[in-house]
Amino acid sequence: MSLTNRGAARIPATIVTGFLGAGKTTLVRHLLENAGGRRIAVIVNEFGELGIDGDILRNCGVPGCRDEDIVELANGCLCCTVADDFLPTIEALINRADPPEHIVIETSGLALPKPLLKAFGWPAVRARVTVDGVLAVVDGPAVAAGRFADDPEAVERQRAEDPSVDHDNPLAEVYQDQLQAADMVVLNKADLLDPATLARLRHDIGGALARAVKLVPARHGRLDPAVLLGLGAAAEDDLASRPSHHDAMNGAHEHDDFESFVVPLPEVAAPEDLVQRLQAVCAAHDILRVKGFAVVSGKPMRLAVQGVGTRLQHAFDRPWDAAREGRLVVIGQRGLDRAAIANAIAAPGAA
Ligand SMILES: Nc1nc2c(ncn2[C@@H]2O[C@H](COP(=O)(O)OP(=O)(O)OP(=O)(O)O)[C@@H](O)[C@H]2O)c(=O)[nH]1
Repeated sequence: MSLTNRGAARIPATIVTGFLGAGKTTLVRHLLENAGGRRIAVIVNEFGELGIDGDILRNCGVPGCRDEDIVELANGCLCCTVADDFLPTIEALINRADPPEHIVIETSGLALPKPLLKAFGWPAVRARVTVDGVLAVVDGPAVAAGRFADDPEAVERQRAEDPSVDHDNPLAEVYQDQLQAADMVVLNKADLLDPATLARLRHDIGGALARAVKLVPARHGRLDPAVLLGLGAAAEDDLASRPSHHDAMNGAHEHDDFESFVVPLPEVAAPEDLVQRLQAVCAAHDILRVKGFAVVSGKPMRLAVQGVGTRLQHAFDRPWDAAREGRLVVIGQRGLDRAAIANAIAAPGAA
């Protein structure tokens, strides 16, 4: 069989990476809504222990998008659970009687893409699937605010003690690994950037990439599937040009720098009460990400709440299907004061 034929027989897979809250789920949802009849299966991985993203995607309401096409790998980070979780999952997908025409893998915001890319070299997967492209979704305003930047003086200080140190900011390392793995960078949340900042980010991010890859600005991940899919990158054959800070460690990375926990959400009289309280808590505790569902008195619908930094969004998304039990996943750098956060969320005024 010629290489071309073998390539044609393989199912294309798109990896969607990007830091916590960059807009990966929003982009994947838009992709599903505009799939134009193409059967897309999604594997979605989350760092927190509640499967919020899978739930959001499963309720996308797109005709033809079936629940079984959304496969959730919650409570972990794909890069660290590749052999145990990812390989069996993708094998099960491709061995279905009606395999998908395209597979989209949304990694957790803290996952390094390279160990996942390596898994596509495993013979059982390689024979059937090719990585069509790695999309890195970037939170434009967060980059502009210096969220992923190092403090050069702090790096120098740390290097004096340990010459192998190259970052003082754990966010920077994850962010850069994700960018360097990309075949396309989606500069998202462009609606929150003025033209000058957008131009600066394009220049800075483009200049920092090891390879020439396309950089596309987006609002709410609204990009035509024709732009995102069909890149034909065969990324599994091209690992060497995707440098990772963890190459020397053979891809190993602990998530010691970050933590996640779940807090109960009390029933609230109005969404605004909860949002104000969460905003105060997120500001006071340097929380990176919150997401979950809340009970609002007298409302049969659950309130989906999510925030990136102190920017919060909420919407009634669908009726509760099980117990009306509000819960929120909180993610941040290690060292969060869990008790204070839980108390402040439970009792107004305690942040
Ligand atoms: N203003 C604005 N908000 C956006 C945009 N894209 C996504 N958001 C919002 O940002 C928040 C995070 O979006 P998600 O799509 O859940 O981000 P994610 O990368 O999947 O998040 P994790 O899975 O937790 O890493 C949500 O409140 C989105 O509505 C955008 O382009 N502009």
